[in-house]
Amino acid sequence: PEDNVLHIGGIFPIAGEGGWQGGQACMPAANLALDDVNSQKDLLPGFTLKLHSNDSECEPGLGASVMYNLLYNKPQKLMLLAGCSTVCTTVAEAAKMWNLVVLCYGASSPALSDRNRFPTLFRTHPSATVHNPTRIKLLQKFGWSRVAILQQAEEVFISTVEDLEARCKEAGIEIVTRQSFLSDPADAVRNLRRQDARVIVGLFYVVAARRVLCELYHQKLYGKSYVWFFIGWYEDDWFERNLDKEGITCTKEQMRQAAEGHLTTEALMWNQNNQKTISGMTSEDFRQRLNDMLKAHGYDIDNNRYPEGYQEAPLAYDAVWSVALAFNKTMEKLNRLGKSLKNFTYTDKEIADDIYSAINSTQFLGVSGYVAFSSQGDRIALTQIEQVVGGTYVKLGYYDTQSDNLTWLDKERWIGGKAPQDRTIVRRVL
Ligand SMILES: CC1(C)CO[C@@H](CC(=O)O)CN1
Repeated sequence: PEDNVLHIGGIFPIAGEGGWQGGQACMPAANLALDDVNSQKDLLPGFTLKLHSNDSECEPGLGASVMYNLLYNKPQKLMLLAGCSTVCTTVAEAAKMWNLVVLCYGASSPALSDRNRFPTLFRTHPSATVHNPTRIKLLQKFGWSRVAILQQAEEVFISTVEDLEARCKEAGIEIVTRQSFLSDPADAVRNLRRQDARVIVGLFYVVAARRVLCELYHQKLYGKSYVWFFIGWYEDDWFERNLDKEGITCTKEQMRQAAEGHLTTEALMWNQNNQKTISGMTSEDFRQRLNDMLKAHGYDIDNNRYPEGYQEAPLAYDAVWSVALAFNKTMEKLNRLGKSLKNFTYTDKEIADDIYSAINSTQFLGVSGYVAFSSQGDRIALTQIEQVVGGTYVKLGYYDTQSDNLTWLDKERWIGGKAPQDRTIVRRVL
């Protein structure tokens, strides 16, 4: 019967070109989670969770119209799932007017960490600033106290750099220069050379990263005297791909030379150990089930033809579990008051507050790792550090910001046999 269904809205970036079409893997992952939470008899006793979804194409305007259609068409929704930073910004800013919690599984923009603008937003996707404590930890580990920044002029990188600058100041690390570029990095790289930058943090999307790497090759800003920090969520062979298509003038060999030795940081999105998570699966069990589902959708997984958003699929799966666990807590509380989630309407601030506080205190081991939210609704996550050694990425370690615990595997290799210096050492001959 219709009356024992709990309805939620889902806005997924599927089609379209601009931005991140991660809904391609995240929507199937969310549907997997719906099957799983609905087969747990004790989770939403007497109720079934139902997801009503539509495609935002990662376009904020289309995302807004999808949201309005979800809200102005029966049945009444209890909360919204969304992906893409631009869409989450629009949806989360508006959703408070309908007293709806918004859970974003695919939004990395630091601007979303703002309880004034987004009072009901939670994210299972960590903010891009999650890399920064790890970068500071690595600078301190190798004794680098003089660092430069090269960034693409995009909102997500601008706000990430602001957070990084604040943390460098706190840690007594000098930022010798901060260079930014729109699409051609040549001048910015030249300025790095002029300032004798040796340890450089690079923040750009993968297409810009290929341009930067070829520029480093031409301007010789790579090799044993330099260390670069790049973002770790590009494809593993990103520096050898699309060179002709994107007009990169360097050969694969030159790109490999320029890339050798660079470090990367990224948020962990797949639980690393073989522990059974709240769903009873390990993250590898989840990977198998997701792969089977994606093959059934026509993706040639066995030949590495993955849909976009595969990396973030655990975040969407765990987002649905977060909702189910929060509803479970809310139902228990409402039952004690003789009320039900079924009574929720878009003007019911009390039940909205109950759902908010239930999700705010939700913590569990998910396939994406330990799920917990900060006071601003941000995902608390581990980060992973890698280095390109012999042309492929090698895991160097993991960092837990909360406990300031760096797990280091001693796998790093330096071209000159030891870590580069952060400045030119002038030796006075006495
Ligand atoms: C790690 C990445 C690729 C960062 O961008 C996210 C999309 C967005 O923030 O719009 C998805 N995950």
